[in-house]
Amino acid sequence: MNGAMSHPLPETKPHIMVFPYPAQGHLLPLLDLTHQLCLRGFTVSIIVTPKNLPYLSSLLSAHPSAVSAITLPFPPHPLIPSGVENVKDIGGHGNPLVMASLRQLREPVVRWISSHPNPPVALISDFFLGWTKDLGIPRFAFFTSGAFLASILHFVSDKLHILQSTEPVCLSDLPGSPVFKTEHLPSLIPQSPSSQDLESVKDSTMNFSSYGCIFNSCECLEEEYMEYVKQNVSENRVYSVGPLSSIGLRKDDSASDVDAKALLSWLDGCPEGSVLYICFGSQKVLTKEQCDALALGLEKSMARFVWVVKKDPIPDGFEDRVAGQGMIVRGWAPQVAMLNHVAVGGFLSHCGWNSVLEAMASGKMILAWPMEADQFVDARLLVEHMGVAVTVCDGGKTVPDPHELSQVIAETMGERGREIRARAKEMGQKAHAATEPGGSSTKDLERLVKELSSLHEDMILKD
Ligand SMILES: O=c1ccn([C@@H]2O[C@H](COP(=O)(O)OP(=O)(O)O[C@H]3O[C@H](CO)[C@@H](O)[C@H](O)[C@H]3O)[C@@H](O)[C@H]2O)c(=O)[nH]1
Repeated sequence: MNGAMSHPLPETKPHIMVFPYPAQGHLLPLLDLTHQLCLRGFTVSIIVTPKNLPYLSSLLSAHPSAVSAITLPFPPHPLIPSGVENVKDIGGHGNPLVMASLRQLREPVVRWISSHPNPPVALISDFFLGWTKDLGIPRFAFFTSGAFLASILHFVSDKLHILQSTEPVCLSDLPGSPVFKTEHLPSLIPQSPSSQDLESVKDSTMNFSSYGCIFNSCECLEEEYMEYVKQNVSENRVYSVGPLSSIGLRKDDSASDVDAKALLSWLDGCPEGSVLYICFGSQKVLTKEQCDALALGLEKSMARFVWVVKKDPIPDGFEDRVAGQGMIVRGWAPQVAMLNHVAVGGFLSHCGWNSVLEAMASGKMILAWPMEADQFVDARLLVEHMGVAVTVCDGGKTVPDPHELSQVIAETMGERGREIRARAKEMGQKAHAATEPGGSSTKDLERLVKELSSLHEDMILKD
């Protein structure tokens, strides 16, 4: 155990343990939930590894006496480069490796729990950490993807043989019996499983059988799949508490490392709904061919845009050519603030679940380019079920046709996109209402708080 750990927690307040998965799309929403629990009087111990500790700084400064970090060394793995402790530094293909590595934390975590004078009454851990179900305290699985995705994982987990077929798979048990190409099923479901992948599948089966399941989602986005989940999780302990970005710590987007003021003031000068915001999450880097095609498509579309990049190779001279039309932003953009800006009319996205929720919460339509993981499932929900998105490209290695791309961008950002934008706005109002007082997510959050408090009371009575 590390010297940074301490046990300063008062005896009277309910104490819970939080174990996030080290990827930005997983870590940030769980910290947003933790913030809400601290506001309701809980004390929280959060498990992190040293390189992920800085991401806790806003939470630690917002709740200095309620939150403490349990900093454990990142267990080494032969295929993870030394110093890498977060999926953003290795890419989505690194997930099975990081999951395997973190399984080695079982002993130190169990030791920490059993040696604590006021041990946590419950654990809230990411759905990528299914093995934490058996640490000796009630575990709530925290899903950073939606109920549609969780339903698919649940349905397929004991039928991996159906994936061997090259034919599309019909998920017959699920509402609407959706049909998916096997390559569009969540990457957590391996097509030709290695033993490591099978461990991940085993982990994932531990989620629905945990004490409870918490979703960063809300009823209005995927009611029928939420219902399916409830039917398959014991005792109706399913809590849909999102979109957490609307009630989280990042409202001011202080983690942004770009010149947010300059960016927002550029947006201030653009007409309402005229700007396409482009960002592919925290893990994906486009290839040169993909960047060339997207750049050309944007230029020809004449649409205003803000394109957020990490290490993506932007074509030489592009920024000069589009000066006035668009901006390239390098680094960590204040995404939530940008999506909420009135000048932004659409979001070209890979359909990572957080981006989906943030777009819905701000009432913005999506131009979908799903690439991997749950993104094809998320895009299906947006395009076919909600009608708030159009697909513009498909696949992590696909290079879009720049001419077709420019046409779809020009059309959807223009007159032809009017209906989709109206539906997205309507969905935005519903998603926003969910986290307001009396909204479905607020009620579920209160129900969760009640459940955690009763676990605390049970523990006091036992002592
Ligand atoms: O410059 C940036 C880039 C990202 N973000 C934020 O980072 C998060 C990114 O999350 P998401 O949109 O879900 O994308 P990924 O980082 O790719 O997330 C991974 O994890 C998600 C949750 O499980 C999955 O849905 C995705 O498919 C998977 O790739 C969002 O909150 C964004 O607002 C920023 O604030 N600024």
